[in-house]
Amino acid sequence: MAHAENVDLARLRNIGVVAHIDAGKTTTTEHLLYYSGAKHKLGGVDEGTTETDYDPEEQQRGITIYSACVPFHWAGHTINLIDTPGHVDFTAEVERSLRVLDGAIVVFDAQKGVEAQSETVWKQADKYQVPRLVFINKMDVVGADFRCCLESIRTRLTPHPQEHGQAVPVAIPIGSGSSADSRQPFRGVIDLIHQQALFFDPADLGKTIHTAPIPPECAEEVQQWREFLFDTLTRYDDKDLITSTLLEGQDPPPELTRRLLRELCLARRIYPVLCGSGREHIGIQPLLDAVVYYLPSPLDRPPVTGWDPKTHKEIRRKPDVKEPFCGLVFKAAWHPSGNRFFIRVYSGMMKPGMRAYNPGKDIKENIPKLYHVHADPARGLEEIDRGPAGDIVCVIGLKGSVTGDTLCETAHPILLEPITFAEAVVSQSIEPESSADKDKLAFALEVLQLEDPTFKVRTDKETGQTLMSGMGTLHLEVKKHRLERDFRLKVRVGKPRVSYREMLREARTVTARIDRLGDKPAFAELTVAFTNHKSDKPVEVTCAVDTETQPIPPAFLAAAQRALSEALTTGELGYPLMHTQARILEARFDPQLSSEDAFVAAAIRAYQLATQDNVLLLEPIMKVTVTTPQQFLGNILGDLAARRGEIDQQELSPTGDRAEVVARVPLARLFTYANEVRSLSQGRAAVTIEPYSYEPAPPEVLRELLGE
Ligand SMILES: Nc1nc2c(ncn2[C@@H]2O[C@H](COP(=O)(O)OP(=O)(O)OP(=O)(O)O)[C@@H](O)[C@H]2O)c(=O)[nH]1
Repeated sequence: MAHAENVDLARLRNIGVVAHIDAGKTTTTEHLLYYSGAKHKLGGVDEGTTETDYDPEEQQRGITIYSACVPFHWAGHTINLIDTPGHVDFTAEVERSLRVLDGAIVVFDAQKGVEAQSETVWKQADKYQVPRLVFINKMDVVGADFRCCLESIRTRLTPHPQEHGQAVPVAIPIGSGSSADSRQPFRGVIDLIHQQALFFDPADLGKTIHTAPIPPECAEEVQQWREFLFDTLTRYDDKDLITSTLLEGQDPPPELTRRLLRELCLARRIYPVLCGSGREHIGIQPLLDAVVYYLPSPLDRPPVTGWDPKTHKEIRRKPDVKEPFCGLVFKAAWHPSGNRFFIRVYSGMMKPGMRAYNPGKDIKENIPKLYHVHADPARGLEEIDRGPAGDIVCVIGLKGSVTGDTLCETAHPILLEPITFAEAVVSQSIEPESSADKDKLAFALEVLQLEDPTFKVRTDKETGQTLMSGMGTLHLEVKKHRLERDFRLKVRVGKPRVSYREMLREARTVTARIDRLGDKPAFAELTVAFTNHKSDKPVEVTCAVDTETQPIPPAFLAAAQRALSEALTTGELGYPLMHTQARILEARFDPQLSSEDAFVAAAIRAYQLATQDNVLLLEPIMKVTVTTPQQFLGNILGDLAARRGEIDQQELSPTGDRAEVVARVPLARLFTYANEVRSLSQGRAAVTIEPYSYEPAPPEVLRELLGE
């Protein structure tokens, strides 16, 4: 068993690697693991032998579907690395990783610069205030351009440095492109702080680094970038770590430069930029050093905030083992020998044998053992004897907790902000080929829902069909394959359809009173305010009744809240409501006649009163980004207009030969879009589609749905 007595939180880094699909996250991750010694053999995405892409489906598709947490060591530090997918259909994986990470590496393709999903993940990282390193990968490809890539980061991600921070290189490339197309191919990097060139020996896959003086042809460029680096740093050097030294015309000591950079990176004023090539094994060790130098330890992060489940007062917990324990379940994974739950510990200490309280569900969970997990199942679980604040641990077999739930000490309850996930936009009917497999399919769908909060299963009220819904057609296809592969189920699926939503037309406050249940007297009374809100959470059910001052059994209110949540996800027209908040303002009970059932009935009645003739149908609108050679632009624009698309942005590349169009288009008009873009552009345009918003559907959509 691994002992964690001497865990030095300052030497822990919980980091993730995020990017647009295919920018090279998995390749970069593989190199991080290889150089740190966590892996003895370098895996390749193209051969399907990587550590983090262990799922056969991922290996087949060469994409990362399930984020995996892999611990490794570098320069006396422990790094918990979470690999996350770039494909927008797996956005839940990115969202939940960013919620529990302390720092991130954002990988960019040196030739393509900022792409649609790099923008999305950058914004997600902004939302969780995650300090970041920028890694400009693929410096070896034809057309790789370090300056252009940085410029696209500046214009698209950080247009106002005061507000957004600034990407500032600490390492620059020596050459760019491959030897076939360039007289100065990419062959190494220059460390701007130590002013030396680093070359990575191809004979041992880049493990051995040779240092050398700066090549004369790079001297001028190094000078320019150093000026940029120090100009930016001195602007924020309140403690005069380096400014006086620079004014005296001397080079500041590297340790002080790094210290200042670290402070500014933690404050998200600066995003240190490095570069390299995963494929050519160049530039990865400096990236590892930068993780240690610049990214935060759990101690550098602000205290986590939550609220008291009874008094609703705000509570803050520091990342300190002396504080009471609290943690967040951020991932659940099915396993034949017991489901695995990954928990980010925010304060206090988890210990084997403890009982943890889940205040959201008002249940207790047994924690018999704690583990660290390696991504590759063959390497298995490593039992640990404690999980201190800051760590990420795995527990097997939680009974009632799911992703997004808080666990804490019973005596010190706290509810942390749950993780919010984007709404599922596509649904498909699913049934077993053989009716004998009905129960087996129900079980398997239950498991898939446990693992993936953006995958939902429900029964269509009218047809009785089982409908699965998710973030896109690829998302649902992957689930179907998992049913076939892991559960040996043969299933039939229907055509993909749009997942509509409902919303209240106007706010209503209602009072619902129950006097009878069947033919028996009963009592429950609830006053509930139903309002529209624009937060990320689709529906929010809260309670303003303070059970410490008002003697009403909390179980009654909890039952009413659960019933309200359930009703809100069923909807009036058969689609879940969104942007809706239900707040229980008042509750009255009778010691003899009240029961949980009576409060459930009152909650359902309140919901009916609030939604009667008061709902709007919403349809999902997608953000479509098309990059096309200029000559096909007319075709693309005409076609988007025919799909009810609204063009938000239209830009030509600096060379004028390519154009990028960003439009908002109803999902209902997009099911075959990727194929059609191919035929409109002779296969030369690229398209990404990601959820943008839900908007009121035009009347004809509603008429069609109601079969009028
Ligand atoms: N030329 C070149 N190719 C690279 C480099 N890094 C990765 N690739 C290739 O780019 C493709 C995508 O790499 P991945 O590492 O799977 O990218 P990813 O970002 O993890 O992709 P997803 O997991 O699907 O989001 C693969 O074919 C890699 O071999 C690089 O530095 N240079």
